[in-house]
Amino acid sequence: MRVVTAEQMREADRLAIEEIGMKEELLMENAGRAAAAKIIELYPGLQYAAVLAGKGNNGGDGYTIARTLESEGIRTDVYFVSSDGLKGAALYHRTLYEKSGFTPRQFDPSSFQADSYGVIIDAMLGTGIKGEVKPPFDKAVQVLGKTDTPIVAVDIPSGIPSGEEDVPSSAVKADATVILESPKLSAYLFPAKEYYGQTHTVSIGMPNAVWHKAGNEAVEWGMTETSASFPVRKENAHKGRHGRGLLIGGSKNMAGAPAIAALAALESGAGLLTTALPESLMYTTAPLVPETTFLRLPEKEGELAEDSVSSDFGFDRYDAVAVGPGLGRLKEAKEIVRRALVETAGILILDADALYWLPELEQELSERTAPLILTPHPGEMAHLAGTTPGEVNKHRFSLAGQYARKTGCYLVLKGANTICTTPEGDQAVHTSGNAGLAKGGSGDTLTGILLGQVMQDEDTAAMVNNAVFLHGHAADLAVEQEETDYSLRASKLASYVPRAIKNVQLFQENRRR
Ligand SMILES: NC(=O)C1=CN([C@@H]2O[C@H](COP(=O)(O)OP(=O)(O)OC[C@H]3O[C@@H](n4cnc5c(N)ncnc54)[C@H](O)[C@@H]3O)[C@@H](O)[C@H]2O)[C@@H](O)CC1
Ligand SMILES: [K+]
Repeated sequence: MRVVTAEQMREADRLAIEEIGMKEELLMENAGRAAAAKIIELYPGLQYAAVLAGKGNNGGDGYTIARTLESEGIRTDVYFVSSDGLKGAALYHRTLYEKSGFTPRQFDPSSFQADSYGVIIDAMLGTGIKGEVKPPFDKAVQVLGKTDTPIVAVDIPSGIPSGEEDVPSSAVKADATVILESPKLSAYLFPAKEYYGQTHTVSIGMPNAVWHKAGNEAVEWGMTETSASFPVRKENAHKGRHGRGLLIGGSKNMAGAPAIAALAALESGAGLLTTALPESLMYTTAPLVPETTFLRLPEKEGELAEDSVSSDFGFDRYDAVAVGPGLGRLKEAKEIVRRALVETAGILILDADALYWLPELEQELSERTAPLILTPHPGEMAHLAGTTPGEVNKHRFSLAGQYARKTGCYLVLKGANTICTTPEGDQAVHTSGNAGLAKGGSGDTLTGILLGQVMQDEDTAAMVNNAVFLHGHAADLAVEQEETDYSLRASKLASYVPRAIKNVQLFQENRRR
């Protein structure tokens, strides 16, 4: 699904109107009808609704929704918060509403009876908002903040910006938002996302052709996208053909991390996996992951010894290499990361402590030509980009885009709604996963899944996104089944990866039928 900026949405509207000849009134009719149908679906017994309408096109949608609800037998009052300068399609639809026998009323904060309605529809401000909510809309936002009546926002909760701009001090907090045509970036950014409530995207009949010119900022990557690119394993599969992987990590205080990642790699399709870790960790890892072979690294009391850095890793013999889970920050680790960057001929994944060293390995980073995947959480991203985690979270799309293009890496910016960016700057945002993933070790599982997945097909961008989807979907399945978002441990998460893959394959089969 396409994710857009307000400008791209406006451009799509313009192209649909000017080049294809769709009337703006028609788009608004489609928008209002689709939104009304969704509201009826969400609130099946609805009898009495209110629409709060603004003076732009979002308000225009409101009049269309009211007329449609009325024709479905749902009594609907329209309150215009402002109608100064109402024009174009919005004026047309208000007139249509009036000529259909209804009378909109002026919104009055002191007399509005929010509790008498089954649903309040927020059609005050859409993608045209700029800055803090100004009078008279501020009062209406306050009134909506006090009611228990469910609020459904049209396109975007009033006050919330479409992109990475600051969320104003007050905005409508919706129970649900019916997004028109394509989600805007803020639907995936905190704190804006919390204002949307449940989101439902409806088509307004925008012709596909306009998107070639209008472009899109990102796509939302879910089950549909994953199953479309998920490779079918050949019947004559041989373990060597499905990829050889090398995993490097582990230290005495993070002794379990390589096992978690190794399990996930094997369950995600790695054919042959070698795990390189400080020697003594082999004895605890082998019983947990009997299928991996080992490269035992010289150690001193459970930590990498000085001569570990000259080990024969054979970086050029693997289809993919992952460095990081539980690696620690000794200077030996830095040298291993440096060698991995220079010597890995296949795909290299750097995670966790391996990322810590990257700012000191700028030259190796810039000279690397084979694919590189980085998987920072916001704190690690801040370290990489020389900023703060707060700034990272505010500008997740733009910052990830800049960094990936600058360094030529595939960037997996973790956190709620993980964003994957290709070296060309193409972005995909994910909504699978839940709070159960906010636990130590879940990043190790992701690294393992990535390692297992990227060797399955040459389309690295798709494989990276599929891995992120499988990770989130596994967490969702775990929580649906015997786990909760409190209890989910990373090693358990790995055991749900097979079920996640099975779901993708079932989805694929159903689509083929
Ligand atoms: N062809 C189109 O353009 C379509 C647009 N659609 C709807 O149109 C919306 C965008 O419409 P508009 O661009 O007219 O903009 P909006 O309807 O979002 O709001 C614009 C109005 O809000 C005022 N405003 C801006 N910032 C404000 C603030 N901080 N406080 C108070 N008032 C403020 C502006 O002066 C302007 O009058 C979309 O979100 C969607 O709901 C849909 O009807 C589908 C078709
Ligand atoms: K709105």
